[in-house]
Amino acid sequence: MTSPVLSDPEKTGIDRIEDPLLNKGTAFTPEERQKYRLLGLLPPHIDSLEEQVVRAYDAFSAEETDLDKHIFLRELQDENETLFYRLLLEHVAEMMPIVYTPIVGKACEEFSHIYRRARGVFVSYPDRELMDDILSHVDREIDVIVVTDGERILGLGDQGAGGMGIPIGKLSLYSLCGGIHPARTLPMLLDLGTNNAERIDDPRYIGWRHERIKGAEYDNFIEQFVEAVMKRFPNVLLQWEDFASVDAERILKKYRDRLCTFNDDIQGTAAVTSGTILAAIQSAGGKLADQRFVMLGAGSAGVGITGQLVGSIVASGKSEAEARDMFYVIDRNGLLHDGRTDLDEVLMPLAQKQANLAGWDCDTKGSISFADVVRNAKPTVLVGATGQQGAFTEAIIREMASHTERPVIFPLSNPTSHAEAIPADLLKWTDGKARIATGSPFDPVEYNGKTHVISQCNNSYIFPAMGLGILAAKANRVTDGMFTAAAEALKECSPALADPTAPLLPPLSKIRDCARHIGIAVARQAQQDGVAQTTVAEELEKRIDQTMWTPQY
Ligand SMILES: O=C([O-])CC(=O)C(=O)O
Ligand SMILES: [Mg+2]
Repeated sequence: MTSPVLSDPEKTGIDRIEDPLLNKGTAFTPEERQKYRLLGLLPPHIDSLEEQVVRAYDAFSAEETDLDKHIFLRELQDENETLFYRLLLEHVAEMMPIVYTPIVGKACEEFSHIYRRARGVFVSYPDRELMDDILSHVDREIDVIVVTDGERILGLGDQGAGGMGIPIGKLSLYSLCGGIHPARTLPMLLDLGTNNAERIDDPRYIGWRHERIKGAEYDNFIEQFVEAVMKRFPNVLLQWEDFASVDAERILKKYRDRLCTFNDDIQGTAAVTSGTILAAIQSAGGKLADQRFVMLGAGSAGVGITGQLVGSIVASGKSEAEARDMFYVIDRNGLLHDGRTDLDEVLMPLAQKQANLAGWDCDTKGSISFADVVRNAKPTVLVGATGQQGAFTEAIIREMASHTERPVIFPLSNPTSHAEAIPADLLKWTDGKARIATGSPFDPVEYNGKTHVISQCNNSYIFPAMGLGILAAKANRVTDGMFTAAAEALKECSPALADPTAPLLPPLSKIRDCARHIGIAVARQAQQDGVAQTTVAEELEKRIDQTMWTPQY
């Protein structure tokens, strides 16, 4: 597509070189060097983009640690976005874990130490009355904002203003995987303080040194923020990322009918997980309606995944009550059931009926433990979204495998150090039978002479594609149906449907094709749900292709 870059097209001299959206570095042609007054400001040799990619890759490879590699890529992004994205595109499997999960987690923890240059917008609590001013400093039109308050960064908890690494990383994937032009994206950090003592006590901390603002003041701040965003960018897609789960749920409920918005940790995680589970079940010849699901963890991810799967089961013909009976959701106090008095309105619908538990043989008194649930419910699908390393123990996994031929096991917590189990152990404990997908990337595992490629069941398969579909359809709301369509379309991309021994998800090198396929399904659903401003179905594929940007000069 033609570039929608809104930076001044007539910028000249060093200003042009210093604008990462306009800079071509050594690839400026002789004519451009004349036209933009660049003569002498660049070395005489003129590179092609391909040559620049080779040089950048050499420099990337020379960096020793993954964090250094992350810093290198972030600096390149701030110098020359076209080159940055072209390099990522050519080395996607190697570089995605560096710009995104899991290394972006380290980058958030270290954000105040590795800070180099401004990117995105910070709104801090003391500046809350100045939000309109702050947003007026963005000199371009924006299609997608990713915003966090930094309170629950991946499985790493409160990182305060260092959480900015996440919106930056997520939006890089919008451009890399979904082809959204980088000039049209805006990372934002709402700085409401931090309760992370290590950050506050760090003399280098770049955020507001204050304990977190909560309660009505927090909600008022969010309201002011949403109003300011809607005023400055009325058609923007606003993605909420890595908020504490209670806030995430409340905010989503409050705003989803007011603007075009979704929460990635609830809805994106839910769609990618259910799409991958659907692929695992179908590739093993099973039926969705015959499964029993155990969800370990009842935070935003556990709640969202359960809701999404219930939706798919209902769509396949069961009643909602029948569908809910198939789920056993566990939080830190054990199985959620309707005899518990500590469940809020979000968790109560996920509670099992005590009547269904009659005859269960439990080791624990009072609460019903994870081990009790697995022994009695005999799950066919086990999902971990706890943030707790090692929560899937050998005994529990062996128990599960003794009841089911193809156990589907997804340790989703990230970064890598927080995974509920590592794939090599899961294959060992299930005698190679487990169908595994993880939240963070893992290397392939050799087991009994067979290589198992481990799919990364990560939101990155969904959110860039959602953005693409939403922009192409000019949707003004994000419906549940659009996520169900995304999950179904992701399933259709699974290599395992044609070959049951193949990985559950397409390789990262195919993620753009997959995003295109999902984007079309999402856009079509937006039209069906009456939230799209475009109505001609035949035009959608064309619009998707026009929306997808490819990094080239
Ligand atoms: O970023 C990821 O890899 C997935 C995600 O949204 C989270 O864990 O919060
Ligand atoms: Mg997240």
